[in-house]
Amino acid sequence: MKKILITLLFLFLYSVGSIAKPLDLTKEEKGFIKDNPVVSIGMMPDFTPFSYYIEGEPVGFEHDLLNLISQKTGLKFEKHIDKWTTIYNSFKNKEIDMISSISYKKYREPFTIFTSPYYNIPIMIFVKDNFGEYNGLKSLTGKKVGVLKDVFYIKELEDLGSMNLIFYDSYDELTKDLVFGKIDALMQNLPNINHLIKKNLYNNIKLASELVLPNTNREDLRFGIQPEKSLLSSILQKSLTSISKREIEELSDKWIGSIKEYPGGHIDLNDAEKAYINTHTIQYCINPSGLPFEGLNEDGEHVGMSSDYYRLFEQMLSAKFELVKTKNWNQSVEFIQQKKCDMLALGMETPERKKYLNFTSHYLDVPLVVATRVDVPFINQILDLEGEKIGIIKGDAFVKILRGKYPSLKIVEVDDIYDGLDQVKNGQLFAYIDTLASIGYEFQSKYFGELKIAGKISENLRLSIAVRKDDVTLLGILQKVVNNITNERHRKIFTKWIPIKYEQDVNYKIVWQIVLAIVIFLALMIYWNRKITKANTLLKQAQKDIEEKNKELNRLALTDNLTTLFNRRKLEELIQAEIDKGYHVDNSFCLSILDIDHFKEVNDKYGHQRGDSVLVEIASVLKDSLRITDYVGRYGGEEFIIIFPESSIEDVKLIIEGVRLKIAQYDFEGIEHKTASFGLTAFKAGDTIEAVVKRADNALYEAKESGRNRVVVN
Ligand SMILES: Nc1nc2c(ncn2[C@@H]2O[C@H](COP(=O)(O)OP(=O)(O)OP(=O)(O)O)[C@@H](O)[C@H]2O)c(=O)[nH]1
Repeated sequence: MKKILITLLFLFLYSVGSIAKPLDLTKEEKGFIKDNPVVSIGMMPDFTPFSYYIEGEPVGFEHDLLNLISQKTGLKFEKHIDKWTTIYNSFKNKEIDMISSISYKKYREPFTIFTSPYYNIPIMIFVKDNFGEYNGLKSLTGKKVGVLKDVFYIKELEDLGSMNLIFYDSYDELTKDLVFGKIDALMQNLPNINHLIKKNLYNNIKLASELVLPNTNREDLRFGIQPEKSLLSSILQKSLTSISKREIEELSDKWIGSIKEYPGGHIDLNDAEKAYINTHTIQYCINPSGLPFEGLNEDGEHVGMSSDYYRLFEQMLSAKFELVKTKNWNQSVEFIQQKKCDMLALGMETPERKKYLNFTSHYLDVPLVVATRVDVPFINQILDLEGEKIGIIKGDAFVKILRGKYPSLKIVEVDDIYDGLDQVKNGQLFAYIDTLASIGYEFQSKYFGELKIAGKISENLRLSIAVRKDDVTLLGILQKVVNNITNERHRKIFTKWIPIKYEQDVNYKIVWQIVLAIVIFLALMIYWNRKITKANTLLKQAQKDIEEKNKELNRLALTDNLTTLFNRRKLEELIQAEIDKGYHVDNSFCLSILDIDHFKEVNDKYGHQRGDSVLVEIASVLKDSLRITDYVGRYGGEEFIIIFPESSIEDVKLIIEGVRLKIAQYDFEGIEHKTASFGLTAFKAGDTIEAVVKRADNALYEAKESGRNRVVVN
């Protein structure tokens, strides 16, 4: 419980400390905001990370701070972004209401009201990572220490008199010289060096300590306000005071960050190599239009993956590299042949090039893809392109490789990637082959919806550092570099230049295409499945109907319409089946034919229809009087046949006698009693249908002849 209370108390005190204090403005101050909602402010364009540009947008700690103030007060800031001297003069000439990033100086008081500082920039001492232990300023005694010219703490440093101060014009040069070991330490403000380290991926310098001098304070950053605008200055001061510690910490975390120690990544060079590095500026050529691998930006500066690799080489070797500009890749290849440059950071090893270049082992392995118009089917293998015009950059190692390997391909050399892709777009070329990264990079801004990546070819582009053949020392140095570039470092450079946007644009496009294809495929499958299932159900139903119809047909084919007894055809089948059983004499089947006596009279007296109904009634008497195993059918007209399977003639005779009596006693409504005559016979070995029926018929004839209404056995 005690613990919980202490924790709650701690949280309470912490939150009190970090909660923003309310902004308590006077009536006059509120009136000022109402009358002057827009305030003009001078800010710097390159004061990283406080006020600078990212992709044309002004950003930084101070911009976010002004946003906070706007939220609290409702003031809007009209930003005049220009270099320090310009905004400082504008402020002094009262052309703008206020200025940011101003440090307190007594001489500025007549024309400035200062707010309290919103940031105090610490000055830091950085050393090379192999400096050894740093124990305060005495560790710098006799060492070369780089500082910016005219920096405000110079006097105090000079007064110490212990270190060898080297003066620089720019932060960039100062930092580079420490990285390359020209000086032992440097002093710089923290955010600035942090930015440079991050930008240049320097990894062989480390933070030693903050510079603390008795008479030098940290550089204070404040807002300066025109003295006539005292209400504005009090509003700003109140706003700054109301900003919580936590809000300021968040801003610092976002823009200034925490300094980290950068681990070294050094290479052991032998004396000859060290001498080479110290005496040479290494001249290099690039492909000026090969982004994201390498290229020149609008200002003609080297950018792309290889620019980061060169920076890394500089860092790892403490060597200086210098770009020799060329118009295109072809010219770069010519230049290195003419010894106008010493190396290419990204070159593919080919037998042709090996005549005048040495190559380190390869350190980049990138897939090659085929770009086509969107209406072209996907390409599974390079031979799908047979007979079609395919563009590849002139002088590219792949021109020779593909020509040698696939002579049937029509390879057309194009000037550069833009030429290649434009020709595909215009239909002059069927396809263009280049790396996935290069094509993807161009697809970000151009050709969207017009071109697509139609497939990958099995060959990969393997890139090494290519060095002039006569420069063996440089090759040895650079092979050591390649051996020492960590995967992490490769990954960092790769992910920096293969932008996420590209991943999204290209991969998502492909992913969406695949997803769409799958969805369409599944939809079609479902549609067809449903259709097939439906068709199957219908088919089954139809089959069932047919079966029933067939059964019905069968039944109809085998039964007599009027009496629903078996018909003659069925009777003959049944007789044959009995014959086929192969009865022995003592266990045979019997057959009887019966004929209604004087049936003609019924028709004549009562009509044919009544005759029919008499036939139906006699049929039902027959059915009712016989055993379940016996068969009865209408043989024709008023004649019926009864089959008695596995029966003796004696038994059957008794049954027939019973049937005869039943018929004779049957009351036909409206007409006199009727009788029937029966001929009966038993199966004899060798009997055919005709034979057995004939014998029964003869017996029937006898029955008729001998007076009717009787049973005669034959
Ligand atoms: N109503 C009706 N009469 C039928 C049918 N088939 C045959 N007949 C009649 O049955 C009669 C058979 O007559 P006959 O063979 O001369 O002999 P009968 O009158 O039965 O006299 P018997 O000599 O005793 O056979 C004929 O008049 C036929 O028209 C039938 O399906 N319906």
